[in-house]
Amino acid sequence: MRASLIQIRVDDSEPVAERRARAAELVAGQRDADLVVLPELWPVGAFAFDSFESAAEPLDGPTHQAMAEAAAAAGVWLHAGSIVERAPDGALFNTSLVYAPSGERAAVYRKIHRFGFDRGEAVLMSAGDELVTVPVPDLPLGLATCYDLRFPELFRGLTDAGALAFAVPAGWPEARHEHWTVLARARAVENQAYVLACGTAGAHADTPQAGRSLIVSPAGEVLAEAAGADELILRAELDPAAATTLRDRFPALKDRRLGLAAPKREAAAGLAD
Ligand SMILES: NC(=O)CCC(=O)C(=O)O
Repeated sequence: MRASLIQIRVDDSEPVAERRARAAELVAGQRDADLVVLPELWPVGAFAFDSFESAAEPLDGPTHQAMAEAAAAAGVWLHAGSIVERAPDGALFNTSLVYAPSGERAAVYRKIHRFGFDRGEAVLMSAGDELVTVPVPDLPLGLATCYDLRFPELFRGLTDAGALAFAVPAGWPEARHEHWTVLARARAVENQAYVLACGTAGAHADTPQAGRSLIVSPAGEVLAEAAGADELILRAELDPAAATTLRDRFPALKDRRLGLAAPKREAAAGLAD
């Protein structure tokens, strides 16, 4: 299975409609791939908080239309990154859209962990609360978005739901690029699953992006990695049997100890003294 990650450039000077058309063209050009991934919030920019309201669109809005057509034109599974979704009640979500090769929408994932603490996405967007996997043939795909990468329990939940690979679109800033790379590899190693981590190129809203998209094998090997934040397409060949073979040969997931008791109160108090 051939995967392509499109590390598209997002900058404030390019109108959203032009970037949407450019993204659709880049996807449509990936006819030799099986699975294509775009980054988080590429229509507007993950840090362009002031534009979230104006860029918000319904699930069936212009990005959906363009991406459904592009997936069908290329005949690929398409993780179209995420959009600022305006729900019918007016709430905003950071929503990922996934398409089957027919162009039919196969999944919607609303980012569960919002980034920003007391500002930005964390206050402007609502949080999703549903784990989502996509039945990509031979390689069930678990969905997560950017900051979600810091929450291993989400990925373990997706693993328990059958994921053999994770798609992680992101708008991860350059300032914390080392975390991005380490966390992507950690999620692959601990879950024995592929990680397809697609970052954003360029800089927007005064936030230089890390780029550095990477594709990690279930054994933690980096199969392909972008050197920086230039716009590019990163490709790798995935073996759909790799995760299950590794899980059979090195069955660490079976050694989990769930439901351990909390430390006794006296022991915890003793430690604090
Ligand atoms: N868009 C994001 O979720 C950014 C996450 C981030 O900057 C971090 O986790 O660090």
